Amino acid sequence: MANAPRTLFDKIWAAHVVETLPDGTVLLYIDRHLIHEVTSPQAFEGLRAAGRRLRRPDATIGVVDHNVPTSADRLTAVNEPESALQIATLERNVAEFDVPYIPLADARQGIVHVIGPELGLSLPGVTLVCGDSHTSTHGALGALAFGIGTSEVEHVMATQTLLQKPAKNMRVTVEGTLPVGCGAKDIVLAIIGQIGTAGGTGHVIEFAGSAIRALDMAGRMTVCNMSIEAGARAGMIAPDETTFAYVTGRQFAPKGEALEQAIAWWKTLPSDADAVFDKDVTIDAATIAPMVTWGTNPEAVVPITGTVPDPADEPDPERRAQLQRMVDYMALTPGQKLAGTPVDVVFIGSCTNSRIEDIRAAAAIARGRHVAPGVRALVVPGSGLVKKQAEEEGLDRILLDAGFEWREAGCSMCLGMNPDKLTPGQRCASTSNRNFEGRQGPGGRTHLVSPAMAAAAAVTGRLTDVRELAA
Ligand SMILES: CC(C)[C@H](C(=O)O)[C@@H](O)C(=O)O
Ligand code: SF4
Repeated sequence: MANAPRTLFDKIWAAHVVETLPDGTVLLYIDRHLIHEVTSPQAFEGLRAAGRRLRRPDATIGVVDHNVPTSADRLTAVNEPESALQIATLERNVAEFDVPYIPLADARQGIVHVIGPELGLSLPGVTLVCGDSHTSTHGALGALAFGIGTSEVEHVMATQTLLQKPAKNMRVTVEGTLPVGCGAKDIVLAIIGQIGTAGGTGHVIEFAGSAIRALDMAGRMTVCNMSIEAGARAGMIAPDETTFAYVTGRQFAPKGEALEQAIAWWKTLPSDADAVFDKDVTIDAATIAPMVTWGTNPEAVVPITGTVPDPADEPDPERRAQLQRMVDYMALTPGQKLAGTPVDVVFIGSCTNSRIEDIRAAAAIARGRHVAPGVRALVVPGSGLVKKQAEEEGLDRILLDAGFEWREAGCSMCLGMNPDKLTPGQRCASTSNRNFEGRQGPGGRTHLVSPAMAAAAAVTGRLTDVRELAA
């Protein structure tokens, strides 16, 4: 009998099954484990209590990103006590358990989801986990990558395996050519706007179609990063020549003959032509516009040419109340045009949009312009290596001359766990991935946008259709 057609997910899954239990739960082998300061302390504590060591410290690597300040003096300045404790705890744990670690002073330090691919730790065909929901980012390389909880972090540390129930397959196909002024962020916001924050629940989403294949690796990471915001277990994109070129030469990637052998296997991974998906969605890229969220979840999104919806138009009372709460929290008026809404802060960074391509896109808009009076605009590279490259390209000068802050790598204003926070009532155009109440600081109001749209908001002081500036 011929083998049944399989998806990319099916193939990677099957290659990592150690054992299948009678109820269908699988013991899955994990190739790569990334750890950071927020979700690892209890896991190490558990190992210590049980007298265990890591099964494969060599397959593990630690970095600090969430709590770190992004100011130039961060190696010497006194940090907030809680953050300082989490950072010191990770440093003590990696030393005690012999886990490779990238310290704050290392040029390669950065957001865990930026440095994984950048250093060649995230590869096609691997299973990769991290105690962090945006681990879906690494699926852009054609990996099965997903976030896990702290008790699972401990399980992976101890056994290099994880108990998992199989996921369903979903395919989101984006066909055609993206309009000028739009990028990967607009694609993924448009997808979430269409399928909703629960659209991917129980599924691993494979992003496919000509518009996805046309994306560079940074764009693919942006799309996969936010698959978790669509409720999916993971997001992934089939590896292709773009992927192989990206991986080649990276620090921890295979080299020479090992790379050739790896590529030969990676080429077998894309979903079979006749593979069946449990759920299939298609989007025409030509219909996508620069997107902006107006509410407090990523599904509450419209094109920048759009308006704030009127809760009164919503027949379902529960949903109506939810929309009303969003409009109130965001201090917007139903029917109001999004374009022209004044912003106080602009944040360009996070594991969604802090790679060199994102910084180039922001600098292209900032060049020869200036941040509007009264607006604070931060650019936070995703890693020390991104920062270095941007400086080699002169992007820091363009941004500094335009009045942007140019900061050190970290999660920064993506979430309120470090000194970069919104103050109550501040409105922010942000390239990050979450916009719930207080995400960027208590009382802060977040509008999720692309890097180009964020830069446009910075220089005009309001939410602006970037196509008007590019023209
Ligand atoms: C702190 C961490 C557990 C969290 C996550 O899992 O995503 C954070 O990275 C976030 O983006 O909210
Ligand atoms: S940048 Fe934001 S989304 Fe990404 S890992 Fe850090 S806090 Fe989470």
